[in-house]
This record gives sequence, structure tokens and C-alpha cells, in this order.
Amino acid sequence: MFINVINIRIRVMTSAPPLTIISLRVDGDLTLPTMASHVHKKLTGLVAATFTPLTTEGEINPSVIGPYIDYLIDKQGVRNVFVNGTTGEGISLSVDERKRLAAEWCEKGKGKLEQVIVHVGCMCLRESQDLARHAAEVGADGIAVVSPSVFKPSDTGVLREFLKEVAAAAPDLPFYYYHIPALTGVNFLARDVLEGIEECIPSFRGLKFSGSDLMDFGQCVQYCPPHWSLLYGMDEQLLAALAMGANGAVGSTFNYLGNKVNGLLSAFEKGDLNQARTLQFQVQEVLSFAVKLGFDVAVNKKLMSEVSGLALGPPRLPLRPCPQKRATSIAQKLQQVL
Ligand SMILES: CC(=O)N[C@@H]([C@@H](O)[C@H](O)[C@H](O)CO)[C@@H](O)CC(=O)C(=O)O
Repeated sequence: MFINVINIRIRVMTSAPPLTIISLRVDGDLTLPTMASHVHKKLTGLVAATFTPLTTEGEINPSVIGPYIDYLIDKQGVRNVFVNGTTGEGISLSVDERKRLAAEWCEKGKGKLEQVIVHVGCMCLRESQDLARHAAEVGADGIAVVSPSVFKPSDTGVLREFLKEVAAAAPDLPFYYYHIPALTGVNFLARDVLEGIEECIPSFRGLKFSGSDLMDFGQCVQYCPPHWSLLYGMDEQLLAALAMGANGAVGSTFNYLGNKVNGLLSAFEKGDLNQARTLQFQVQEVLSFAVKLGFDVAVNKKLMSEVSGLALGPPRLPLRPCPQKRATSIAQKLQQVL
């Protein structure tokens, strides 16, 4: 006879965190749901939003992904990636290209990376579903979806419906909503999008919050049950989000500032706020320098090539390639600050 002990968590629908109120003994085997939260590890810490390597002719160049993974692990101490997102120019890639990239990250990351999260957001629901199914087939650890932004959802209910339809194509994969209002123009409060979302999407596991509204972020933290991950996405003010309760962060700068920001996370965990602030200010020094010169995904990509030596190639139109001089100046600033 087997004796299994399980904890029952009851979520009271207020802002209070869920409470473990009872332990239950069950005789005999216990059948667990297919998408049980114990199967997938909770996503925490740093997640690098990866760049997409292109050849000089503008074709995707998956051969760089193996060395890219080694670089992230060995040189930056980063073991989670967010593929085909904003930094990866996902929206500018074809479905076929996105699939080939996702497959390569999963294949080359096996046994090396902790989690590969594949962004599958598209303007077209059917394409998102196709990418979600494919992500499950190639062994991704989770999927994320941004809101469509040409035909914008008119309310949070219809946005949840869209997300639900995508999630249903890969029901066993943890699902994250990608909130980035400055790019999508979809300005609902993230907290409102979360309302009742797990009842509608059983695989829902959290939020990538790339916005500056820390009150909204705090409200998400209060609402979020312990098995969700709240990941912050504005690297320049991560410390404030950690204070608010972030579980980790997804960002572009962790590609080349991973060690520094890992130091920030450790200092924060130890309660060494002075050290955490010093490190956050250093990140801000680099980024404010870059912003003054002109900073976008194309500049960021070139900077990463300069710093890492990886041949990431040009951006894809409509992004304009970064002038060499600008990338060199920012890379020099980065070296000074490091
Ligand atoms: C607009 C944008 O690219 N934001 C970045 C940040 O990491 C951003 O580059 C950083 O905070 C510097 O501003 C991430 O939130 C984007 C991201 O995670 C992604 O590529 O999906």
C-alpha cells in the first residue's frame, strides 16, 4: 500500500496569498493532472531574451546558436532563454524560420540550458497555434504570447480568449502572457488581464511584464499564486521590481550583463541593498549612455556581437543596421563599467 501526502491549496479570491490549510492522507495510488506544476520547474532568475543570428544576406543562421548557448552559460552565468521575442525580432520572422530557430535552441540547449521559453505570439491566431504545437514537439519548456497589435483586442476578455486558443494548442506547456504595452499599444493593466486567467487557461504560469507601471506590477504580484512566475522586463529598473516581488527577469541586456545582474539578484537576496543599488546604477549608466547615442534592437544586437564575438549579423528590415562607431562606443562604455 502507498501512502501519499498532498497539500491542498485553497485560493480565496481576494488579494490575500493562497494558504495551505490542510494535509490529506490518501491510501492507494494518486493520479495527478497531466499539466501538474511539479512537472515543470518554476521559472526564476535571469532569462536572456536572445538575438536572432542572421547571415550577411539576411537569412537565419542557426549554426551560431550552439556557441551562443555556451557563451551565455560560461561567460554570463545565464541558463534560461526567451527565444523569438522582441530582441529576437520574432515578429519579423516567418513561421518556418521561427520553428527552425526554436528547434535549434531546444536541441542545442538540451542538458545545458535550464529552460527554453519560446515566444509564439503572432498577429494570426492560427500561426500562433501552429508555433505553440511545434514548441511542444521540439521540447520547449514553456511558451509566451504577446497581444496582437494591429487588430487590438477591445477588452481584456477577448484578449484572454485569444491567449486561451493559443494555449490550448500546447496544453502541457507552461504558458506566459507577454505584456509590453509600449510596443503593442495594448494598454490594459496586466492585472486586469490576469483576472480569472487560470480558470480559462489551466496551463497559465505567469507573466513577462515589460512595462514601467510598477503599481500595476505590484497588483499582479498580489494576485499571483505561488506556482506562477512574475518576470520583469525593464532591465534598467529591475531592482524596483524585485522589491515589489518579481521572481526573476527576462531581458536583452542579460546577454552581455548577465554576471552583473546575477550579482544584483544575489545582493538583493542577501539583503545587501547598497550593493544591489550599486550594480543597478552601473546597468543604468551603460543604458543611459546607449540611449543618448540611439539604442534599439539593432544597436543592441550589434553591441552583443561586439562584446561576445558571436556573428549575429544584421537586423532585418524595418530595423536599420547600427553604425559600427556607435556599437564600439557603447561596448567601450560597457567595458569601463564592468
Ligand atoms: C523593448 C525591449 O526590447 N525590451 C527588452 C529589455 O530587455 C530592454 O532591452 C532593456 O530593458 C533596455 O531598455 C525586453 O523587455 C524585451 C524582451 O524581453 C524580449 O526580447 O522579448
